[in-house]
Amino acid sequence: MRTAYCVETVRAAERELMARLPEGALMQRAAAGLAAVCADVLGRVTGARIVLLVGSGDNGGDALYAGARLARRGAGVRAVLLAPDRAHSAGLAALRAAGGRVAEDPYGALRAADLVLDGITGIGGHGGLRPDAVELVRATLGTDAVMVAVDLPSGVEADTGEVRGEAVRADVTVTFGTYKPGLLIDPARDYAGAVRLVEIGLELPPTADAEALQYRDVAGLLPVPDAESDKYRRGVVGVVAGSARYPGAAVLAVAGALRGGAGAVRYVGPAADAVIARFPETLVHQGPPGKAGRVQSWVVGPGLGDSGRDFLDEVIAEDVPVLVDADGLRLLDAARVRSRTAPTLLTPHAGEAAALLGVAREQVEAARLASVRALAEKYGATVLLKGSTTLVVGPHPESPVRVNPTGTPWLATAGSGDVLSGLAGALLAAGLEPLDAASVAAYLHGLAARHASRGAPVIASEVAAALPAAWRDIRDVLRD
Ligand SMILES: NC(=O)C1=CN([C@@H]2O[C@H](COP(=O)(O)OP(=O)(O)OC[C@H]3O[C@@H](n4cnc5c(N)ncnc54)[C@H](OP(=O)(O)O)[C@@H]3O)[C@@H](O)[C@H]2O)[C@@H](O)CC1
Ligand SMILES: Nc1ncnc2c1ncn2[C@@H]1O[C@H](COP(=O)(O)OP(=O)(O)O)[C@@H](O)[C@H]1O
Ligand SMILES: [K+]
Repeated sequence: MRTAYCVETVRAAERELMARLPEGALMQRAAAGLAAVCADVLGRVTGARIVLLVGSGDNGGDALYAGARLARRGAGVRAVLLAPDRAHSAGLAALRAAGGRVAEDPYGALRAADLVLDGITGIGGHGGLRPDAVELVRATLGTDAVMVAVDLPSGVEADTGEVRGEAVRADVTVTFGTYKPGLLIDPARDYAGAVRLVEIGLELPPTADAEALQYRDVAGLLPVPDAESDKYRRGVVGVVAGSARYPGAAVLAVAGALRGGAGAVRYVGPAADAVIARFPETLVHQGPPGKAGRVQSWVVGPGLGDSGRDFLDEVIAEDVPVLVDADGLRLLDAARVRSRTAPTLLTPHAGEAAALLGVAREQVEAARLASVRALAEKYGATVLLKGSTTLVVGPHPESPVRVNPTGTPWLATAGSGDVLSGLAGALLAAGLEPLDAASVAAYLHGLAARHASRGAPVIASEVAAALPAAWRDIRDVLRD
C-alpha cells in the first residue's frame, strides 16, 4: 500500500525525530536525497547551471543545502532569494562556502538554467503563490530547464490536492518522509510530475490519511473460486439498469458484472433483449426486482431514466449491499440510504456529485477530497468519486481516503462508468467490504483500460473485455 500523511501528522513525527537527532541532521538527510535526485536528473553535475528559488522557510533551507552539495560537485549554483533577510541563514552560508552565490540577475540566471529547484514553499505553504513568486516561476516557463520541486510543488495544498491560484508545475517532485495526500490527488497531482520519495526516518502512525492500493494489495483482495465454490457462493449480482432510451447501459453494466467474476448476473429492466443478445449467460427477469430471486448485491442506476424510481426504492429496501450509480443517484433519498443496515456504495462522476451536493461541477473537481467526504457524510455511505483521480471513502470521517493509481484519460468515454458499476457490484456480491470492492474495481477498471487502449482511443465494451487480462496481470504478482 502506498500511503500519504497530512501536514499535522508529518510535523508531529518530525518533532519526535528531531528531538533524538543532532540539530540540522534531518534537513541534511532531506538535502542529500534531493541533491542525489537532481544529479540523477542532470546526468552530469559538473558545469550544470542550477538556480534555486528560495522562500523564507525550511523548504528554502533544503534547496540551499542541496545547492551546496551540487556546487561542491562542480555545478554553477545561483540562489534567488524571495525574502533575502529571512532566507535560511545556515543554508545560505553552506551554499556560499561551497562556491554558490546569490543571483545578481535572477531573470538572466533563470534563462540560462539547466535545472531549477523550487524551494519557495513546502508543507508550510498556504494559498496560491504570492505575486513575487508567480513572476519568477513564470520566467522559468519559456526555458528548457528541468523544474524540480522540493517536497511539494509550491502553491499546492498538501493535505487536499487543491490548487488555489498559481502553483509551480514540476517535472519531478522530491518529497520527504512520506507522500502528502496532495501528491496523489488532482489537480495538485498533475502539478507534481514524477514523484520521488526520500526516506528520512519519520515514524508515522499505522493509519494513513490517504492510501493507494498496489498490485500486491489488489491480488490479496481478488475473490478466487475454490473447490467448494458454486455460483451462489461466488455471488449473484442483480442489475437494474437501462431503459428504452439507453439499453446499452444495461449491456455494459452486465458486462462489468460478468467479467468481475460474478457467479451469475440477474438482469431486471426493459433492456432484456439487448442484454441477452450480447450476453446469453444473463438470467433475465420480467417484473420487479423484489421477485427476481436470490442476489447478494444490487447495482442500480446506469441508463435507468426517470421511470426507474419504483425499482430503485425496492432495491434500496433490500438487506444486501447496493451500488447506486448514474440516474439512480438523482432519484435517491439520503434519509433512506442512511437508514439502511446493509452497505450502500454510491459511484458519481463530478457532475453527479455536484448535483447531489448542490454546488458547481468545477467546485467538485477543484476540491475532490472535500466533496467525496461531504457525500459520504450526507448519505452515511461509501462513495467512489470518478474522474481524473478516482477517490473512495467510507462513511467514517476518520477513515483514510483510497486514491486509485491506475487508469488513463482515454477512459473518459461514454459507458465506461457503467462497466465500473457492474464490476464493483460483482465484488460486493463476492463479499468484499464496500471500500475494498470500490477501490479494487477502480484499480482493475483502470488497468483494463490501459490494456485495451495502449495509447489509442478505447470504447467501454473493450474495457470490459480487457478485464480478464488485467485480472491475470494482478494475479501474476503472487507467483513472483
Ligand atoms: N517536516 C519534515 O519532516 C521536514 C521538513 N523539511 C522541510 O521543511 C519544509 C517546511 O518548512 P516550513 O515549516 O518552514 O514551511 P515552508 O514550506 O518553507 O513554507 C513557509 C514559508 O513560506 C511562506 N509562504 C507561505 N505561503 C506562501 C505562499 N502562498 N506564497 C509564497 N510564500 C508563502 C511563508 O511566509 P510567511 O507566511 O511567513 O510570510 C513561510 O516563510 C518542508 O516542506 C520540507 O521542505 C525538511 O527539511 C526535513 C524534514
Ligand atoms: N480525465 C480522466 N482521466 C482518467 N479517467 C477518467 C477521466 N475522466 C473520466 N475518467 C474515468 O472514466 C469513467 C467514466 O465514467 P462515467 O463518467 O460514469 O461515464 P458514463 O456515465 O458514460 O459511463 C470513470 O471510471 C472515470 O473515473
Ligand atoms: K517547493
